[in-house]
Formats: sequence, C-alpha cells, structure tokens
Amino acid sequence: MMERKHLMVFDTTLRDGEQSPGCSMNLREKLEVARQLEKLNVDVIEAGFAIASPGDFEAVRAVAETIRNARVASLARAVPQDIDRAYEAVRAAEAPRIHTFIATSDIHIEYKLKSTREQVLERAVAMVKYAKSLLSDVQFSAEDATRSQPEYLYEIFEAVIQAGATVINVPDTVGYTTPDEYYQLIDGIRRNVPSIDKATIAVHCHNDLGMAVANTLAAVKAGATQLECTINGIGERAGNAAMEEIVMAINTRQDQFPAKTRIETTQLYPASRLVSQVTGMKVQRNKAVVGENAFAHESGIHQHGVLANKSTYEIMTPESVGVATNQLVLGKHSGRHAFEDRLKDLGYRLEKQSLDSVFEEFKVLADKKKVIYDRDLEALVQEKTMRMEEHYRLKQFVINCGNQMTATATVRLINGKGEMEEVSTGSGPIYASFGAIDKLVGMTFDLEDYSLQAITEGEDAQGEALVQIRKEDGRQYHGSGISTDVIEASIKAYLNAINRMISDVREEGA
Ligand SMILES: CC(=O)SCCNC(=O)CCNC(=O)[C@H](O)C(C)(C)COP(=O)(O)OP(=O)(O)OC[C@H]1O[C@@H](n2cnc3c(N)ncnc32)[C@H](O)[C@@H]1OP(=O)(O)O
Ligand SMILES: CC(C)C(=O)C(=O)O
Ligand SMILES: [Mg+2]
Repeated sequence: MMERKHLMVFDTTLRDGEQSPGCSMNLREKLEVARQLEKLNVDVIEAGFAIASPGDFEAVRAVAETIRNARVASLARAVPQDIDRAYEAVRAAEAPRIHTFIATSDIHIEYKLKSTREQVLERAVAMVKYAKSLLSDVQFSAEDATRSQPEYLYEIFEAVIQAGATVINVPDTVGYTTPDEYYQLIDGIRRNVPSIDKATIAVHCHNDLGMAVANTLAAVKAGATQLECTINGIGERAGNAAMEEIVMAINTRQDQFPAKTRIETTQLYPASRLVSQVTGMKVQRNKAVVGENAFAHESGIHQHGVLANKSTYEIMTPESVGVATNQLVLGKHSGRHAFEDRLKDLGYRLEKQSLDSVFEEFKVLADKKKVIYDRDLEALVQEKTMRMEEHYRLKQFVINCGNQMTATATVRLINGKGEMEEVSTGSGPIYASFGAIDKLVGMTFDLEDYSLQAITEGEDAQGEALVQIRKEDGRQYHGSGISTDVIEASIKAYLNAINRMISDVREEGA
C-alpha cells in the first residue's frame, strides 16, 4: 500500500487567532493553549508576534521554553528589528522558526508599503538571508498572495528559496479567493518556481467569504503540505480556516484527500472548549465538528435512522473528536477514581494538586445539582485551572430587586488587603452589582457585551456568563463566570474581566 502523504498542521491560534477583536490572551492562558496544541500533536505553533509588545514577546518566549514536541514560530515583518526580536523569543525552542512576511499585491505595495515590486523582492530576500543567518528554519509569507500577480509570486518565491527559506506561504489574507482559483495558484507555483522542491508549500486562508476551509482543501489537492489554521476558526475579521474542520474533512474523506495529519483528533473538542473559554468567544451551536449541535439529532426521521444505524446520519463519531456521548456521568456519591477517569476520557490530565482542588469543587457543585454532566466537569476544570490571578475575588453578595423597584446590590469582595463592601442601585440586579464592583475597584467601564447561556440541561443547570468591558483608554477585556446562580455567574465574569485588565496593566508596567 502506498504511504499516505504527511500534511503538516501549523496552528496560529496564538497569533492570528489572537488578532480577533477582544480575543487577547494573557501569558498563562497562552501557555495553557500551547500545551493543548501540543496534546493535539500540531507540527508548528505560531506563538505570537514578538515585536508587537513586551507581553507578546514574553508569551512567545514562554511557549518556546515550554513546548518540546512542536516547532515554535514567531511572526516578524521583513525588517531586521522584528527578526531580531522574533529570534530572541524563539531561540530556546527545541525547533525554532522565524516567520517573516511582506505584502506582494500591488494594492498593498503601493498604498501600504509605499514601495515597488523590485524593492519588496529585494527586502524579502535580504530579510530571509538575515533570518537564515540566525537559525535554519525560516518561513516566508507573501501577504495578500491571492491578489498578487502570479508571475511576480513565482519570482519572489524562487528568490527567497534561493536565499534559504524552508517554507513559502501563500496567504489568502483577505479571504478573497475561491477553491478553483486557489488550486490553480498553488498548482502554478509548483510548476513555475524552479526550486520549489527545496521548500514546503504552506497555505493560510481567511474566511471573509466563508471559504477558508474549502480553499485550504483545494490547496491540499494542488500539493500544499503545510496547512495554517486556528482552533474554532478564530482570527482577524471573519477568522481563519478552522483546524477541526480541515482535519476531520481529511480524515473523513480519505477518498478525496489520501493524506494524513498527526493530529490527535480526540483532543479537538477539549481544545475548542479551552479556546472558547480563554478568549470569551462563543462557539456557535451549529459549528461544524465542535458545535453543541454537531452530533444532535432532533427530527424523528433522523432519530429513527440513527437508532437503526448511526452511519445513516453521522459521518464521523462524536468520540473521534473528543465529544463524550455518555452524558450522565457523576453525582455526589462518586469517588475520586471515577472522577479522574471521567476527566481523562474528556482529555484532561491534571496534576494531583489541581485534581484535588477540582474534586472539592465538584463535590460542592454535586450538592447543588442532581446531575453532573460532562459540560459541568469541563467548566469546572477550565474555571479552576485557567483562573486568572485573582486581584479581586467575590466573597458574598445580597440583592434586593423586583419588577416594580430599583434593584439594590451589596457586594463584598476580597483583595490582597482584606475584605471590602459597597452598595449600589441599578435598573436590574446585574447592573446594580456591577455598579457596586465599580465602586470597589475605583473605576468605571463600558459594558460592551453581556451574554448568559445554560451550559447543561435542567432547572439546576449551570449558567455561563460572558462579558466584554471597555476601559476609558479604549482597551477591551473579556471575562467569563460559571455558577448555578446567574447573578453569581455574572459577577464572576465581570470580576474575571477586571482581573484580566489589572494583570495586563501590571504585565505592561513590569
Ligand atoms: C496579515 C497579518 O495578519 S499581518 C500581522 C498583523 N498583526 C499585527 O499587526 C499585530 C501587531 N502589530 C503591532 O503591534 C504593530 O502594528 C507593530 C508593533 C508591528 C508596528 O507598529 P508601528 O511601528 O507603530 O507601525 P504601524 O503598525 O502603525 O504601521 C506598520 C508599519 O510597518 C510597515 N509594514 C507593514 N508590514 C510590513 C512588512 N511585512 N514588512 C516591513 N514593513 C511592514 C508599514 O508600511 C508601516 O510602516 P511605516 O511606519 O514606515 O509607515
Ligand atoms: C502574516 C500572514 C501569514 C497572515 O496572517 C495573512 O496574510 O493573513
Ligand atoms: Mg492571517
């Protein structure tokens, strides 16, 4: 039997994914996501854009120092100071990569770079050579490749490969191309770049017209072997190609794509939950592969078919992507072994200390809830392990409200100095409690987004509140909170966003 071609997965959740408005992650969250990417077995982790800020630099460096089973890359413009910074950040990695880019479309060259094709080519070659003098693995991206003149792309790719680039990337930066057109472009590059066999062809697709995954798959057919993507498809504007969709399409349609990735698919759903939790970006219910409805069958004819044989309406199994089908799991009489076992099934392997503390929280929750679902467990683990440094923590709150009166909230918080309490009124219990918190932290914020959803079924379901707040300087922070009480979940989410803001300010000042 012929050996199937290996496709490399290049994950850019921590770089392009983080470019989604409101999706910034702090160092601890980035490390947690990077560890999950390592469990997924991705080939390359793009950990950030080192020159963007001191926080980005530290995060890339921390990922490079921590991750051992994937290449770690940092993005860099085609300028020496970006390349130096990227090199400093990734050099501790087992397999470091500098990813440098410059735009090649006339629109970008003229209006943005105020340059010429010749100057861009010269700069690209010089910067690839410079990066290559620092380390061996250098990726070059022709930004806006799909709106660039193909002959110019052939020329610049040939020149950067001659200069030492190991990977040439053909980004559809603005999500403009179509599957047929992208196939032609990649095929043209394979045929017209003489040294192409010395480099890997990478593709990086955006979803502005909803075709990012389709375009990526068309490129696979044309011979691309590095696929760039993000978890849940988060990324600049409408996002990037979603890893879970690309990988499952390849796995499910081997007749179309006789190739393989190294991805441990059972880690896809845990990765999706983690990224949603740390970015505050909800996954739509009908999202392919990882959405809540991806394996739900509502209508009679479908249910009948699935009962007779799952393959009637399921083209992949929920288990294959890490969605547990055993919905009713544990209760208050369950012990530590069963608990740990269930977490392992869900893809979580915790250190003893974290396990003990999550188990304690589980028992508290089991006293409040008759049935603990897998989603409850995931929420507990993620809340516990991902909890920010808590500058302010909720001690207690009392709300007085009704449909014909102004709500009054008394909120008591704990911080490093002790306990503090404030009272505030508002048009409803949530606004009243947020007002009390503003008084306690001595700041006011615009509440830009607030949502609440039940994460499991039943009257005693836990609610997950997501908030996005904006500080006076325009910066946005998201927060999430989970509780069986929706007001408590909302207060926790608001405090989570404030704690994130405080950590961010301190990181910057450090
Ligand atoms: C398609 C993509 O996703 S590209 C990555 C996008 N991501 C980001 O931009 C996030 C991080 N960015 C940042 O923090 C900042 O933009 C920085 C630190 C990179 C640069 O900040 P500033 O120096 O203030 O420049 P600013 O962002 O305003 O403008 C970009 C400059 O880089 C130039 N530039 C843009 N891309 C490139 C490139 N690939 N190579 C060389 N120069 C470039 C622009 O022409 C402009 O130059 P100018 O200052 O001489 O006019
Ligand atoms: C930096 C490049 C690869 C990019 O993100 C894009 O062009 O979309
Ligand atoms: Mg991009």
